[in-house]
Amino acid sequence: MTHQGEVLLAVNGLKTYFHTDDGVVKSVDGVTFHIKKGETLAVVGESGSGKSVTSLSIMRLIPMPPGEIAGGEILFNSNGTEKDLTKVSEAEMRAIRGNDISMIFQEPMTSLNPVYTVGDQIAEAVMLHQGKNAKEAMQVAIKMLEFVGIPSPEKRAHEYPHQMSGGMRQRVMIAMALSCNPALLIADEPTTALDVTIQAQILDLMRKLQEEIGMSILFITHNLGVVAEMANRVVVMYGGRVVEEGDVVEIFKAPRHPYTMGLLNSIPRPLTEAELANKKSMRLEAIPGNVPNPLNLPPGCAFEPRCKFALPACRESVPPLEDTGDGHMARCIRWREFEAVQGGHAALVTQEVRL
Ligand SMILES: Nc1ncnc2c1ncn2[C@@H]1O[C@H](COP(=O)(O)OP(=O)(O)OP(=O)(O)O)[C@@H](O)[C@H]1O
Repeated sequence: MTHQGEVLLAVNGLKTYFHTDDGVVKSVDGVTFHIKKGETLAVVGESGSGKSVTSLSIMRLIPMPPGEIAGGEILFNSNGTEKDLTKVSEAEMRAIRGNDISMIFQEPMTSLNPVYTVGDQIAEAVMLHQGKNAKEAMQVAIKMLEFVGIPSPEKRAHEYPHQMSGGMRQRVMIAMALSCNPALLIADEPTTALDVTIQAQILDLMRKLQEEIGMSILFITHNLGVVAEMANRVVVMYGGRVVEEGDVVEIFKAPRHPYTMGLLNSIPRPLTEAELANKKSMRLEAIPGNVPNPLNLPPGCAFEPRCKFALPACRESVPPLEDTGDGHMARCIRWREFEAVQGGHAALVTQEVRL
């Protein structure tokens, strides 16, 4: 695969397992991807596909036990020095977490402390990681609140999280995450809990801040609409494995994995004039079935039980992740056939591929 631009983070063959009473849950099973400097990589997949466990593994926030990094490496390029985050000491990891890699979550209240004002919380992070005194840190906090578009930042800095709306709290969390100028921001479903107009504002803000700061973003989402808005490249996960990876435009135009095709077909789109004239309503094609039980993954392709293109061979062994050209990768033995039905995802998924 060609890497244009410098690689900031390379996850190679990562395996994160949980040892439970019922057996070993292979939440992340041999995941490989990389993020270049300044780019946004989206990791997409249904609930349970292993997205959050992947991001928590990068942050080394997996509870151990029951969790375990059972294999692979997470190479992070910190100011020219490559470090394997699965191996660095806890003290070094704490320093990386505050300074080089920040994370924002779906629910700001899980990261914000209800008993401190938002200004104090950002200032605290700045003091801890940048060695500034309380007064200087509060100035940085106010500047950051302004930076993320909070009106009257001097006044709002003295408010508590509960005095703010969900959208404002999400802005505060972004301000806190960016206050130390991270090289990588991990955003785990940061807008899912917000209503759509606020969601659009937050996505817009993140894009703008990224342009100004030049950081890389790892954007975790189950929403391909958000992927199209935000990302340069996308990794599609299913059952703890990468099933497709590539440039966003390329994957939207010509997906090579039936799971990606199903996800794409579940995005609502405006009706065409002809459809409106025929009073046709939009029909979204849901992917039948559910994500597999991670304790009991099928021996072959994990998507096979839900796949309308499945062949007997798909049940035999896990298909390899193959390069389909231009760094686009797919884990499907039939990817070559899907090339023939290129031309937009909606057309693709409503056509049966003929052998
Ligand atoms: N502490 C844990 N103990 C046991 N299993 C776990 C633990 N944490 C996660 N898992 C399992 O790992 C799998 C992947 O979970 P993960 O949270 O990464 O999925 P996800 O794709 O992020 O889903 P969501 O969108 O719902 O967050 C799931 O089957 C989950 O049950």
